Amino acid sequence: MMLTDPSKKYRPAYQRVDLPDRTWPNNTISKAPIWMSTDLRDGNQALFEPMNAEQKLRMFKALVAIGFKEIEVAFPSASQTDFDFVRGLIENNLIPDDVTIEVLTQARDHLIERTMESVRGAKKVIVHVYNATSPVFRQTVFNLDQAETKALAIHAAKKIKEIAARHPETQWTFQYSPETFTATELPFAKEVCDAITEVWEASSTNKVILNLPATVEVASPNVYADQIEWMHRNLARREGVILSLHPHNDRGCAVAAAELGVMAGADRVEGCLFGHGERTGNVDLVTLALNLYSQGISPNLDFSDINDVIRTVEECTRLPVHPRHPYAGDLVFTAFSGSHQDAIKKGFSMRQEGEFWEMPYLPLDPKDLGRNYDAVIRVNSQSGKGGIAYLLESNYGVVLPRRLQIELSQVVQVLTDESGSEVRAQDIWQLFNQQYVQVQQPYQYVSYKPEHIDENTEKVTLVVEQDGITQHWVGQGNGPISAVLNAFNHASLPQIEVVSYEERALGQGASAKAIAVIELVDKARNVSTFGVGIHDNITTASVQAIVACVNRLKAVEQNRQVA
Ligand SMILES: CC(=O)SCCNC(=O)CCNC(=O)[C@H](O)C(C)(C)COP(=O)(O)OP(=O)(O)OC[C@H]1O[C@@H](n2cnc3c(N)ncnc32)[C@H](O)[C@@H]1OP(=O)(O)O
Ligand SMILES: CC(C)C(=O)C(=O)O
Ligand SMILES: [Mg+2]
Repeated sequence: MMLTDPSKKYRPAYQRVDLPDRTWPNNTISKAPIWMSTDLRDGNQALFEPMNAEQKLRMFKALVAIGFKEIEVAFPSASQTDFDFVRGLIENNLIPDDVTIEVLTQARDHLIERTMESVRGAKKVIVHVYNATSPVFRQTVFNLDQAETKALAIHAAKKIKEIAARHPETQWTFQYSPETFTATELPFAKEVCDAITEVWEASSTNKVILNLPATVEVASPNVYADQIEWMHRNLARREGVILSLHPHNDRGCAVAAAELGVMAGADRVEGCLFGHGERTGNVDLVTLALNLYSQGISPNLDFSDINDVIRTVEECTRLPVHPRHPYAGDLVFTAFSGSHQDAIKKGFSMRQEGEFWEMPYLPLDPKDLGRNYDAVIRVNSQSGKGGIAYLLESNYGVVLPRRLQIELSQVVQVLTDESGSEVRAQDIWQLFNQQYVQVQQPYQYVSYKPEHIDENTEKVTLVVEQDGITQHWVGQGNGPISAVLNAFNHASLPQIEVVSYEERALGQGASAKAIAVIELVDKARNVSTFGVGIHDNITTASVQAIVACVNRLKAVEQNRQVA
């Protein structure tokens, strides 16, 4: 039996755009477009359960708070809920003066009438009418030819104009969408749009919105950009047109399509928060806005408390925001892998307040979205010393010397490999204490007594317990550290020497403690390791660090003997 290739069932659903002198690739976006949120319409029509009145109102208020000035609030002829919602907004005076509500209708008389009825008494309204114009829709859905399709749109445009004229108390803006624009022949899309702007008498003082939807995304975003630039250049009455984009995300390129469409001459973008909407969704306005933000361009939308926006959207739509959603997901500012953590840690330590945000792996400062740095670095088996050191530093104020970071990361790695899961900062802190601070075998620190002999000589009596027996060891040196080492040398490890020593404050103010980190080498056995002491008193911390370190050297020696 011959296998057929399923891909042969398909062919491109758009027509080639002949635009060799396209200009959009050389353009950059220098300001935010006009935003229109269709969360309450396109977003709402694509939910398992459309929002109820309370949820719609909550979402409306959230959109207003974010800063949207144009909000498509309903498809009023679709349901009593939608109709009543629009009435409620108007009658309860809930629409701020600088916000224009928008309503959508099919190009059918009775639906237009019901839609116009729903907005009676509103101060400012965008009435949005659509009909599909592409060949497949003309043939399959409407059974109309091009002339009839155009006539349907003109009829609806006239009807809307006529009803609006009877209500001069409302400031009207008219919007037309040739639905399935991206699959429509461009000359025909222009013909219909031009006919509509003629009916609505579009001019620089009477702007009409022409919205060119990628109802289904059928091509790569450069094709959409070509289509938009072609319309932008060829539309009649362009000065009277607000050119609008409405990308969907079927190919996963809606954000790119919107950005290239704006570069190609569009003035306005319609979409939804977090990309809600039919099928794969409308273009995600959060990503678009924050993409601008990260280029130094204000989007004029406020996402400074992104968690609150997420909560509202999740509760109203009952759909979760994905943890990897650009800018908003729980994991998008988190680095697990070692080299990323290393780079971020270095970035944070070099960064001065007031400088440009040029941070490895973090395109945006989480603080600008109301998040803190807690989630930036998380540790699992993919992590390295940088992440571990970062967690200790940011959570416990402990700055470790580089070689100790390397040592500790090997200890943590054993833990993460064994468990296969994430370790939290407190787990690492506990492990660090067990391995480097509370090391009490074979010698358990009890006390030390310093005695000043002369300017260059300190004497110390170190008291330790070994196998239940208290030992008093005396040593001398030019300071407490060398005196304690000398005491040990008398006891059992004649060749230990200091490789490095660091002391720092841990915490601030009266409750600050001292942390001493010492690296000792046992020359006879050619091993070195670290020990750490933490105490209110810095000398005690140093002595405890030496005892811990000697114990660790002993452990290494024993392990070698066993091996
Ligand atoms: C791409 C988009 O997102 S467009 C917006 C889509 N959103 C919605 O549809 C949500 C709200 N819609 C609804 O609730 C319903 O469709 C209603 C209440 C508006 C209308 O319902 P109904 O009248 O029962 O019919 P239905 O929606 O099935 O409409 C199909 C008819 O309308 C015609 N039609 C569909 N769209 C349009 C349009 N934009 N303009 C004119 N006629 C249209 C179809 O050709 C079909 O006609 P036919 O019955 O003669 O074959
Ligand atoms: C109504 C139109 C603009 C629409 O939602 C679409 O084409 O996707
Ligand atoms: Mg849509």
